[in-house]
Amino acid sequence: MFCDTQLKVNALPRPFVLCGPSGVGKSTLIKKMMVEFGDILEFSVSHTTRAPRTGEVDGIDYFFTTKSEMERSISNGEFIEHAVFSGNIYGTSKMAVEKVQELGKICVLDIERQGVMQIKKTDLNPHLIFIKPPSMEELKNRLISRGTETEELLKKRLSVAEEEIDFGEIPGNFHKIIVNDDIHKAYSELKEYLLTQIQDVRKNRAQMNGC
Ligand SMILES: Nc1ncnc2c1ncn2[C@@H]1O[C@H](COP(=O)(O)OP(=O)(O)OP(=O)(O)O)[C@@H](O)[C@H]1O
Repeated sequence: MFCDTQLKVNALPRPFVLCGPSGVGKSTLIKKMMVEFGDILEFSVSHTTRAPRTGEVDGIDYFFTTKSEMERSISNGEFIEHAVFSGNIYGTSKMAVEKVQELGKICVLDIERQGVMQIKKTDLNPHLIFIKPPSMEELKNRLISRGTETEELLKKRLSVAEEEIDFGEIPGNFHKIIVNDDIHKAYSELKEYLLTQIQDVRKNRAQMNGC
């Protein structure tokens, strides 16, 4: 039987990246994916420079690190994306994605344009999916009805959204573009794309269990 480590290396599940403007429905789609395929999909653990809160476990809730260490890793290109909130740095590292792959799971990432550019430079070979709104008007309505945005933030999000859609439509930037008009239709398109990958992971797991 073919049971060497090469099989494991070749079979590392490819990460699954969702990108699209704020309010387009990425979290909604990811939640549905997690409910249906929770045994195969996993989020990566983020790094943070903030102190752990009571009960938080390093490597489970976050990878807790220092500002200098995180800045060094960021400048070494070890992070797919990072951002500063309330003076603390948060980010997704390549290592965190690899940890999910090593568990034989598909790492699901919801990242912005910069993150997409960055992950493309790695050897993670992700599936890149762009979620597009049916129209700017509908995107605006969703953001308003979600009730999470101030007037100013709404304007900012919508102007960035136009640039993000342009980026999403550039040939070669994504493997698939899904228009989230009807959520059930969008999810079934996403699922159809994901299923081939899930079947491969299941097949590989069965093979590994036989080793
Ligand atoms: N196809 C759809 N039709 C109508 N409403 C939708 C659809 N998909 C998502 N929504 C709603 O639109 C709002 C925004 O969705 P969601 O929060 O999933 O967006 P997001 O892309 O994850 O945004 P962010 O990047 O800001 O986190 C939510 O209130 C959600 O219920």
